[in-house]
Amino acid sequence: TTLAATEFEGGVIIGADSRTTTGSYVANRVTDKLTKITDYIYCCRSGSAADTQAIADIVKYHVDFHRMETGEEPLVNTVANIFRQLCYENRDQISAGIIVAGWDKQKGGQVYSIPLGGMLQRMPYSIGGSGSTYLYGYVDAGYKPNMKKEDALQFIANAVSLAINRDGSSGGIIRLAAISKDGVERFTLTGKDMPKF
Ligand SMILES: C#CCCCC(=O)N[C@@H](Cc1ccccc1)C(=O)N[C@@H](CC(C)C)B(O)O
Repeated sequence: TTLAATEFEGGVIIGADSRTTTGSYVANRVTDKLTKITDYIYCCRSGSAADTQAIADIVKYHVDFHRMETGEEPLVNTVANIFRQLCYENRDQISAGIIVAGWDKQKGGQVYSIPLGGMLQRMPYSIGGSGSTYLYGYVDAGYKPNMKKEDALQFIANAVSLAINRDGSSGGIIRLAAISKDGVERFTLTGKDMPKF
């Protein structure tokens, strides 16, 4: 898996490849690793497909229950902390590298990284999954604060495309999402419209 996420002037952009592997076998070439938690908060999943599905389902249950009890939408950092609590407290039994990203009225666009051990860290941009090892130089050199949406989309699409070309555990199509005060906009890039290097 390759995951990438960045803040931009209006919110956040997230991106992922679509490959699920079982050893060298591609079990799913159209996986959707960008998982909706609320209309304004998504998580990006890497590691065990089963573990990350289960964790996302539990977080979504807690969020839905809280909304039904209070009528309130959760803050991004609140949802990130529920992910962190589940990942940390089950760290010896699961394999999950998760990026939580979204928009809220209090802090605008936010990206939170929860790598394998279960730590929680807010970052202006974050990468994850096996393919991210090929991207550190690219994203550190390419990130700019307050990018325009189009530039941030290109930045994330380039990152995922570069990693897909080098990482055997990443592949398929590029899935992207833009989250802002206006909600979520999703895109997919296939074959011919993928960035070419
Ligand atoms: C056995 C079996 C099916 C395992 C499917 C399965 O979880 N594949 C994993 C790789 C993995 C991980 C841990 C144990 C085994 C196999 C996978 O493709 N993960 C991708 C993200 C998920 C969300 C789709 B990515 O991190 O590469």
